[in-house]
Amino acid sequence: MPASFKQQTVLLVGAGAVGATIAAWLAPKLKNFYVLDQGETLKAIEEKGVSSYLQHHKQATENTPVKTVASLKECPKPDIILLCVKNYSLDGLSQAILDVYGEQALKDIVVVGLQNGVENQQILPKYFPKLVYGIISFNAWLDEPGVVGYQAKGPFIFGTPDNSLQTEVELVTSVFNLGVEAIASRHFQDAALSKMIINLTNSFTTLMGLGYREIDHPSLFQKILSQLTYEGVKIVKASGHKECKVGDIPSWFIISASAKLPQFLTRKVFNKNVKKMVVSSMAQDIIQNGRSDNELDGINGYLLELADKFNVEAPYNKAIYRLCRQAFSQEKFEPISVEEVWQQMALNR
Ligand SMILES: NC(=O)C1=CN([C@@H]2O[C@H](COP(=O)(O)OP(=O)(O)OC[C@H]3O[C@@H](n4cnc5c(N)ncnc54)[C@H](OP(=O)(O)O)[C@@H]3O)[C@@H](O)[C@H]2O)C=CC1
Ligand SMILES: CC(C)(CO)C(=O)C(=O)O
Repeated sequence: MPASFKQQTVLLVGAGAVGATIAAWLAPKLKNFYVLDQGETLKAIEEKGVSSYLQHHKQATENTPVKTVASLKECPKPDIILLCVKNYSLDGLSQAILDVYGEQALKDIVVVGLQNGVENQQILPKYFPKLVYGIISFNAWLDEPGVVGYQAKGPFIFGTPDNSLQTEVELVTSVFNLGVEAIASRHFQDAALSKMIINLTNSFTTLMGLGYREIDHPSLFQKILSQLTYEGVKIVKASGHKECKVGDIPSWFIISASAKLPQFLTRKVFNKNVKKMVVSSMAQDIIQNGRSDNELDGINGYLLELADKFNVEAPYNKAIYRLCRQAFSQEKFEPISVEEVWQQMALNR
């Protein structure tokens, strides 16, 4: 274990929403902290650093100077590489890292996958021997390149699916704890799947444009969102995973109550939880950036496969998944009303 966590050379790749928050929190604590991104994002951070603010506190935006590199070769050899890109960028990026450092050097570099879902566990082991995974429990969004808002300052949860590499898990957790709350978990897979249940909502809230248009039908909105997550709880439970606390995401008890009890009893708690959500990472891809790349298959597709495998009925998730697949692949995506989603779900069930 190194004498001081502050001496670690850390390279963060991908200073989008999540990466920019990490840069803002860790760069001031580590002498050798470097950020690699591309295009406008790299230029903005190189010139102006990262500006970050807590939700509802934009007036208290903080600016953090950050060292940038334009290529992997420019960076001094890192002890830790933080991969803060979406799952769909992982293969290309990992191959580039392998090409530059080579297999031998990568035996000494701890690579950290910070993605939603567990698709990264299929991709990253093809390239890296020393892998740690991280769960992000808060929402973060970019107002413009290098300017990031966040719903909460952490926590991050680190671990490995089989509890291997505990020294590396502790190292990464300690480095993060220099600037933001981080937890090393021995129940990483339970935590990752617990978090994925909440990510099931990304699809629907993108389809109906939460944050971009009014919620035209609050009770249908609550019904769909509650059923999506309740089905998620049933799927994850049936697959043998246990509930794990991830930041302040709703408990399985609250999720189940919201799906089963009359809305007049649950609306207050439901609305409080919805208010925490600003723009999901999926909506940032599809609506904010007009991309067709997305994490729908890695999240909704993955949990629906588990549902089939363990014979759990998931009609809401099946319908939303089909609708989103169709809608997100259109050349120009436009969110539709909740009522329209509901009508189309009836046709897709
Ligand atoms: N945003 C959020 O609130 C949350 C996100 N997550 C998860 O965290 C992960 C990261 O999400 P997020 O921060 O939103 O993603 P973003 O898309 O905002 O950021 C990714 C950044 O990486 C850059 N990038 C991609 N490939 C490369 C490459 N080869 N070299 C250099 N830079 C590259 C992208 O550039 P370009 O845009 O040019 O491709 C972009 O700037 C995802 O798995 C997401 O699901 C989890 C919880 C919350
Ligand atoms: C913030 C949150 C929890 C929303 O589902 C998320 O993980 C995301 O945006 O991807």
